[in-house]
Amino acid sequence: MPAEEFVAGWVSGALGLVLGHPFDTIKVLGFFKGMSFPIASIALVNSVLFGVYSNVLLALTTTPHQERWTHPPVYMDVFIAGCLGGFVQAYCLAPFDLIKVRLQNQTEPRAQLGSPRPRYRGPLHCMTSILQNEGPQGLFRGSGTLMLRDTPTLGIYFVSYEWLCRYYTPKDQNPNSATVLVAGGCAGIASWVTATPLDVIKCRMQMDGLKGRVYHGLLDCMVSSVQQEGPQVFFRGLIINSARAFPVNAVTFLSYEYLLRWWG
Ligand SMILES: C[N+](C)(C)CCCC[C@H](N)C(=O)O
Repeated sequence: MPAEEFVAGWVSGALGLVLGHPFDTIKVLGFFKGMSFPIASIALVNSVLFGVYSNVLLALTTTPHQERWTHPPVYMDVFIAGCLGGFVQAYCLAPFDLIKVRLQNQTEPRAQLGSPRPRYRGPLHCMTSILQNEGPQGLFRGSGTLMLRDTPTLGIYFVSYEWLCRYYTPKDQNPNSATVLVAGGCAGIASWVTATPLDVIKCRMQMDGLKGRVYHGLLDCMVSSVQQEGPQVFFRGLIINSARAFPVNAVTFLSYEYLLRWWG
């Protein structure tokens, strides 16, 4: 099984993430709050995504990575490989994403005299508190919604990337850097636009119980969110997600493609 894709996914995920983190935290201020934790975790998750995607595509088409642009796979195979990659990465991402969401929603000012101490002191403390108070399954709270969010939308991600690269590249050539950057950025936006409705619900499920409200599953969370805030609730964060998605995924795809070309 080719391992380069996993390593390239790892490095490119980390590079993309550094660029995207300020956008990710802008909602709660403190630009680089919690930076060290996602850098390690998302790099791992990205390597699973790109590793599973490339290897499934290889199994479906038997075209090695080096010949990908001269013998392009059909879009259906790209979509299936993307969905499978998204499915597997969702479960690797789940505990890390939960910790990130819990920490980013913790907006109390740090250690002011007389103010209550924040619930979590950092990622490790957040993880051990969840384990103690909610059990090991607590770390996977919201993982079903995360899987529903990521399976189809990562299929869309890879199909958009492939389609844009092919559209702007003459036949039998490798796409150039500008094409990879634009196609990667747009693929990120396409994926985030379609993922945003379930992203809103996923965050609420992950915060469930901590701030009072208790939902009876995904459907209940959707229905009561719409009842209380109207259908526009599903578009919360759409602009910021898209603004973040472009640079993050442009850099992710560029470094991924170049690392693989470099390794030959
Ligand atoms: C499927 N969903 C839209 C959620 C993510 C797709 C892009 C993945 C990338 N690591 C990023 O963070 O932008």
